Amino acid sequence: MLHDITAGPFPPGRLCAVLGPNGSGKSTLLRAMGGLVPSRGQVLLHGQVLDGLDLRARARLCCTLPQTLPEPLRLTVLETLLAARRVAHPAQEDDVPAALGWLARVGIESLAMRPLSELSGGQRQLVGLAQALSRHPRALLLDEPLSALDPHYQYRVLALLREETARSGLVCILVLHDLNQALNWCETACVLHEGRVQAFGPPRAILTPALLHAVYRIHACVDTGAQGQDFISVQGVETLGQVPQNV
Ligand SMILES: Nc1ncnc2c1ncn2[C@@H]1O[C@H](COP(=O)(O)OP(=O)(O)OP(=O)(O)O)[C@@H](O)[C@H]1O
Repeated sequence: MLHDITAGPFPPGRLCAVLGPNGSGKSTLLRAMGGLVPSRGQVLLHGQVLDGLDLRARARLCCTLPQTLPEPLRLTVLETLLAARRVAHPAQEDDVPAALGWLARVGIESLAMRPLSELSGGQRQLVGLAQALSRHPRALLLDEPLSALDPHYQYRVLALLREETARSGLVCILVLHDLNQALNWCETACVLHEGRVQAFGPPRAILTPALLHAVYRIHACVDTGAQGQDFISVQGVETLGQVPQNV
Protein backbone atom coordinates (compact mmCIF):
# COMPACT_ATOMS: atom_id res chain seq x y z
CA MET A 1 0.00 0.00 0.00
CA LEU A 2 1.09 3.66 0.15
CA HIS A 3 2.80 5.49 3.04
CA ASP A 4 1.82 9.17 3.41
CA ILE A 5 3.02 10.10 -0.03
CA THR A 6 2.81 13.33 -1.99
CA ALA A 7 2.86 12.74 -5.74
CA GLY A 8 2.80 15.52 -8.27
CA PRO A 9 2.11 18.00 -9.59
CA PHE A 10 1.54 16.11 -12.83
CA PRO A 11 1.61 18.83 -15.52
CA PRO A 12 -1.39 19.09 -17.88
CA GLY A 13 -0.77 18.82 -21.60
CA ARG A 14 2.12 16.38 -21.29
CA LEU A 15 2.32 12.61 -20.74
CA CYS A 16 3.35 11.60 -17.22
CA ALA A 17 4.55 8.16 -16.15
CA VAL A 18 4.16 6.28 -12.89
CA LEU A 19 7.03 3.80 -12.63
CA GLY A 20 8.20 1.25 -10.09
CA PRO A 21 8.67 -2.48 -9.55
CA ASN A 22 5.89 -5.00 -9.08
CA GLY A 23 3.98 -4.35 -5.89
CA SER A 24 5.42 -0.84 -5.37
CA GLY A 25 1.98 0.79 -5.27
CA LYS A 26 1.43 2.13 -8.79
CA SER A 27 -2.11 0.77 -9.25
CA THR A 28 -3.00 1.73 -5.68
CA LEU A 29 -1.86 5.31 -6.35
CA LEU A 30 -3.95 5.48 -9.53
CA ARG A 31 -7.00 4.02 -7.79
CA ALA A 32 -6.61 6.49 -4.92
CA MET A 33 -6.36 9.40 -7.37
CA GLY A 34 -9.46 8.12 -9.17
CA GLY A 35 -11.41 7.78 -5.91
CA LEU A 36 -11.76 4.02 -6.36
CA VAL A 37 -10.16 3.10 -3.01
CA PRO A 38 -10.49 4.96 0.29
CA SER A 39 -7.55 7.19 1.17
CA ARG A 40 -6.92 9.83 3.81
CA GLY A 41 -5.27 12.28 1.46
CA GLN A 42 -6.47 14.92 -0.92
CA VAL A 43 -6.54 14.81 -4.71
CA LEU A 44 -6.47 18.16 -6.52
CA LEU A 45 -7.23 18.61 -10.22
CA HIS A 46 -6.55 22.12 -11.57
CA GLY A 47 -6.90 23.34 -7.96
CA GLN A 48 -10.28 21.62 -7.42
CA VAL A 49 -10.51 19.12 -4.55
CA LEU A 50 -11.95 15.88 -5.96
CA ASP A 51 -12.47 14.15 -2.62
CA GLY A 52 -16.09 14.35 -1.54
CA LEU A 53 -17.50 14.64 -5.07
CA ASP A 54 -20.10 12.01 -5.87
CA LEU A 55 -18.85 9.18 -8.07
CA ARG A 56 -20.54 10.42 -11.26
CA ALA A 57 -19.16 13.95 -10.88
CA ARG A 58 -15.72 12.56 -10.18
CA ALA A 59 -15.95 10.16 -13.14
CA ARG A 60 -16.81 13.08 -15.41
CA LEU A 61 -13.57 14.84 -14.44
CA CYS A 62 -11.28 11.89 -13.95
CA CYS A 63 -11.37 8.62 -15.90
CA THR A 64 -9.44 5.59 -14.58
CA LEU A 65 -8.69 2.70 -16.93
CA PRO A 66 -7.84 -0.34 -14.78
CA GLN A 67 -5.05 -2.80 -15.47
CA THR A 68 -7.49 -5.71 -15.54
CA LEU A 69 -10.52 -5.02 -17.65
CA PRO A 70 -13.87 -6.32 -16.40
CA GLU A 71 -15.37 -9.43 -17.94
CA PRO A 72 -16.78 -8.46 -21.34
CA LEU A 73 -20.48 -7.66 -21.41
CA ARG A 74 -22.75 -9.02 -24.10
CA LEU A 75 -22.51 -5.73 -26.00
CA THR A 76 -20.88 -4.71 -29.24
CA VAL A 77 -17.81 -2.51 -29.18
CA LEU A 78 -19.84 0.50 -30.31
CA GLU A 79 -22.46 -0.11 -27.61
CA THR A 80 -19.80 -0.25 -24.90
CA LEU A 81 -18.45 3.13 -26.01
CA LEU A 82 -21.90 4.68 -25.91
CA ALA A 83 -22.60 3.10 -22.50
CA ALA A 84 -19.31 4.36 -21.03
CA ARG A 85 -20.03 7.90 -22.16
CA ARG A 86 -23.55 7.72 -20.68
CA VAL A 87 -22.09 6.95 -17.23
CA ALA A 88 -20.25 10.27 -17.15
CA HIS A 89 -22.70 12.34 -19.22
CA PRO A 90 -26.20 10.89 -18.68
CA ALA A 91 -27.99 13.98 -19.97
CA GLN A 92 -26.30 13.92 -23.36
CA GLU A 93 -27.66 12.15 -26.45
CA ASP A 94 -25.73 9.18 -27.77
CA ASP A 95 -23.25 10.42 -30.37
CA VAL A 96 -22.62 7.47 -32.70
CA PRO A 97 -20.42 9.36 -35.22
CA ALA A 98 -18.20 10.60 -32.38
CA ALA A 99 -17.88 7.07 -30.94
CA LEU A 100 -17.01 5.68 -34.39
CA GLY A 101 -14.49 8.52 -34.74
CA TRP A 102 -12.73 7.45 -31.54
CA LEU A 103 -12.61 3.83 -32.71
CA ALA A 104 -11.04 5.03 -35.97
CA ARG A 105 -8.45 7.13 -34.16
CA VAL A 106 -7.43 4.17 -32.02
CA GLY A 107 -7.39 2.05 -35.20
CA ILE A 108 -10.19 -0.41 -34.49
CA GLU A 109 -13.16 0.96 -36.46
CA SER A 110 -13.53 -2.44 -38.16
CA LEU A 111 -14.43 -3.93 -34.75
CA ALA A 112 -17.39 -1.59 -34.08
CA MET A 113 -20.13 -4.20 -34.53
CA ARG A 114 -18.24 -7.13 -32.99
CA PRO A 115 -19.32 -8.41 -29.56
CA LEU A 116 -16.78 -7.39 -26.93
CA SER A 117 -16.73 -10.97 -25.65
CA GLU A 118 -15.20 -12.17 -28.98
CA LEU A 119 -12.20 -9.83 -28.90
CA SER A 120 -8.60 -10.62 -28.05
CA GLY A 121 -6.94 -9.14 -24.96
CA GLY A 122 -5.14 -6.45 -26.97
CA GLN A 123 -8.29 -5.55 -28.90
CA ARG A 124 -10.20 -5.17 -25.63
CA GLN A 125 -7.45 -2.95 -24.26
CA LEU A 126 -7.84 -0.71 -27.33
CA VAL A 127 -11.61 -0.57 -26.77
CA GLY A 128 -10.93 0.52 -23.17
CA LEU A 129 -8.70 3.33 -24.41
CA ALA A 130 -11.28 4.48 -26.96
CA GLN A 131 -13.93 4.45 -24.20
CA ALA A 132 -11.75 6.51 -21.88
CA LEU A 133 -10.88 9.10 -24.54
CA SER A 134 -14.49 9.35 -25.75
CA ARG A 135 -15.58 10.53 -22.29
CA HIS A 136 -13.47 13.71 -22.56
CA PRO A 137 -12.27 13.71 -18.95
CA ARG A 138 -9.90 16.37 -17.64
CA ALA A 139 -7.63 13.67 -16.18
CA LEU A 140 -6.92 10.26 -17.66
CA LEU A 141 -5.38 7.63 -15.36
CA LEU A 142 -4.21 4.63 -17.37
CA ASP A 143 -2.92 1.53 -15.60
CA GLU A 144 -0.48 -0.28 -17.94
CA PRO A 145 -2.48 0.74 -21.03
CA LEU A 146 0.05 -0.80 -23.45
CA SER A 147 0.60 -4.15 -21.73
CA ALA A 148 -1.32 -6.26 -24.28
CA LEU A 149 -0.52 -4.23 -27.40
CA ASP A 150 1.80 -5.10 -30.29
CA PRO A 151 4.50 -2.56 -31.29
CA HIS A 152 2.28 -0.91 -33.93
CA TYR A 153 -0.49 -0.21 -31.46
CA GLN A 154 1.89 0.74 -28.63
CA TYR A 155 3.37 3.46 -30.82
CA ARG A 156 -0.01 4.48 -32.22
CA VAL A 157 -1.60 4.79 -28.76
CA LEU A 158 1.34 6.75 -27.35
CA ALA A 159 1.20 9.16 -30.31
CA LEU A 160 -2.58 9.56 -29.94
CA LEU A 161 -2.33 10.14 -26.20
CA ARG A 162 0.44 12.69 -26.67
CA GLU A 163 -1.58 14.54 -29.32
CA GLU A 164 -4.84 14.54 -27.32
CA THR A 165 -3.09 15.50 -24.10
CA ALA A 166 -1.38 18.48 -25.72
CA ARG A 167 -4.51 19.54 -27.63
CA SER A 168 -6.91 19.49 -24.70
CA GLY A 169 -4.62 20.26 -21.75
CA LEU A 170 -5.45 16.86 -20.29
CA VAL A 171 -3.66 15.48 -17.25
CA CYS A 172 -2.60 12.05 -18.58
CA ILE A 173 -0.86 9.63 -16.22
CA LEU A 174 0.28 6.21 -17.43
CA VAL A 175 1.60 3.34 -15.35
CA LEU A 176 4.47 1.91 -17.39
CA HIS A 177 6.97 -0.90 -16.96
CA ASP A 178 8.89 -0.03 -20.12
CA LEU A 179 11.41 2.60 -19.01
CA ASN A 180 12.30 3.37 -22.63
CA GLN A 181 8.72 4.50 -23.25
CA ALA A 182 8.90 6.73 -20.19
CA LEU A 183 12.20 8.21 -21.39
CA ASN A 184 11.02 8.96 -24.90
CA TRP A 185 7.37 9.86 -24.44
CA CYS A 186 6.87 11.27 -20.96
CA GLU A 187 7.74 14.71 -19.64
CA THR A 188 7.50 13.72 -15.99
CA ALA A 189 7.85 10.47 -14.09
CA CYS A 190 6.96 9.48 -10.55
CA VAL A 191 8.98 6.47 -9.38
CA LEU A 192 7.44 4.45 -6.56
CA HIS A 193 9.31 2.02 -4.38
CA GLU A 194 7.76 0.09 -1.49
CA GLY A 195 4.78 2.43 -1.32
CA ARG A 196 6.84 5.62 -1.28
CA VAL A 197 7.83 8.18 -3.92
CA GLN A 198 11.50 7.51 -4.64
CA ALA A 199 11.90 10.20 -7.32
CA PHE A 200 9.79 12.68 -9.27
CA GLY A 201 10.83 14.71 -12.30
CA PRO A 202 11.95 14.42 -15.93
CA PRO A 203 12.71 10.73 -16.64
CA ARG A 204 16.14 11.50 -18.18
CA ALA A 205 17.18 13.32 -15.00
CA ILE A 206 15.83 10.92 -12.37
CA LEU A 207 16.59 7.49 -13.89
CA THR A 208 20.16 7.51 -12.62
CA PRO A 209 22.24 4.34 -12.20
CA ALA A 210 21.84 4.68 -8.42
CA LEU A 211 18.06 4.91 -8.65
CA LEU A 212 17.81 2.04 -11.16
CA HIS A 213 19.82 -0.12 -8.79
CA ALA A 214 17.97 0.92 -5.64
CA VAL A 215 14.52 0.49 -7.16
CA TYR A 216 14.82 -2.19 -9.85
CA ARG A 217 17.95 -4.04 -8.66
CA ILE A 218 19.57 -3.68 -12.09
CA HIS A 219 22.98 -2.34 -13.01
CA ALA A 220 21.98 0.07 -15.77
CA CYS A 221 22.22 3.58 -17.12
CA VAL A 222 20.49 5.78 -19.67
CA ASP A 223 22.24 5.82 -23.04
CA THR A 224 21.50 7.72 -26.23
CA GLY A 225 21.20 5.93 -29.58
CA ALA A 226 22.30 7.07 -33.03
CA GLN A 227 18.88 8.55 -33.78
CA GLY A 228 18.99 10.59 -30.56
CA GLN A 229 16.53 8.41 -28.67
CA ASP A 230 17.28 7.55 -25.04
CA PHE A 231 17.31 3.95 -23.90
CA ILE A 232 18.13 1.96 -20.80
CA SER A 233 21.34 -0.01 -21.16
CA VAL A 234 21.41 -2.90 -18.70
CA GLN A 235 24.76 -4.37 -17.72
CA GLY A 236 23.49 -6.84 -15.17
CA VAL A 237 20.75 -7.88 -12.82
CA GLU A 238 21.46 -8.25 -9.13
CA THR A 239 20.29 -11.84 -8.76
CA LEU A 240 21.26 -13.17 -12.21
CA GLY A 241 24.76 -11.82 -12.76
CA GLN A 242 25.74 -10.14 -16.01
CA VAL A 243 23.33 -9.69 -18.89
CA PRO A 244 25.26 -9.50 -22.16
CA GLN A 245 22.94 -7.51 -24.38
CA ASN A 246 21.34 -4.08 -24.10
CA VAL A 247 17.58 -3.86 -23.74
N1 LIG B 1 -6.90 -5.20 -2.23
C1 LIG B 1 -5.72 -5.29 -1.62
N2 LIG B 1 -5.63 -5.73 -0.35
C2 LIG B 1 -4.45 -5.82 0.29
N3 LIG B 1 -3.27 -5.50 -0.28
C3 LIG B 1 -3.30 -5.05 -1.55
C4 LIG B 1 -4.51 -4.93 -2.29
N4 LIG B 1 -4.21 -4.47 -3.52
C5 LIG B 1 -2.88 -4.32 -3.54
N5 LIG B 1 -2.33 -4.67 -2.37
C6 LIG B 1 -0.91 -4.64 -2.01
O1 LIG B 1 -0.44 -3.31 -2.16
C7 LIG B 1 0.86 -3.32 -2.73
C8 LIG B 1 0.84 -2.46 -3.98
O2 LIG B 1 0.02 -3.09 -4.96
P1 LIG B 1 -0.21 -2.42 -6.38
O3 LIG B 1 -1.20 -3.27 -7.11
O4 LIG B 1 -0.53 -0.99 -6.20
O5 LIG B 1 1.24 -2.58 -7.01
P2 LIG B 1 1.78 -2.22 -8.47
O6 LIG B 1 2.95 -1.33 -8.30
O7 LIG B 1 0.67 -1.71 -9.32
O8 LIG B 1 2.28 -3.64 -8.96
P3 LIG B 1 2.33 -4.36 -10.41
O9 LIG B 1 3.42 -3.70 -11.18
O10 LIG B 1 2.68 -5.76 -10.06
O11 LIG B 1 0.99 -4.23 -11.07
C9 LIG B 1 1.22 -4.79 -2.99
O12 LIG B 1 2.06 -5.22 -1.96
C10 LIG B 1 -0.09 -5.50 -2.96
O13 LIG B 1 0.08 -6.81 -2.49
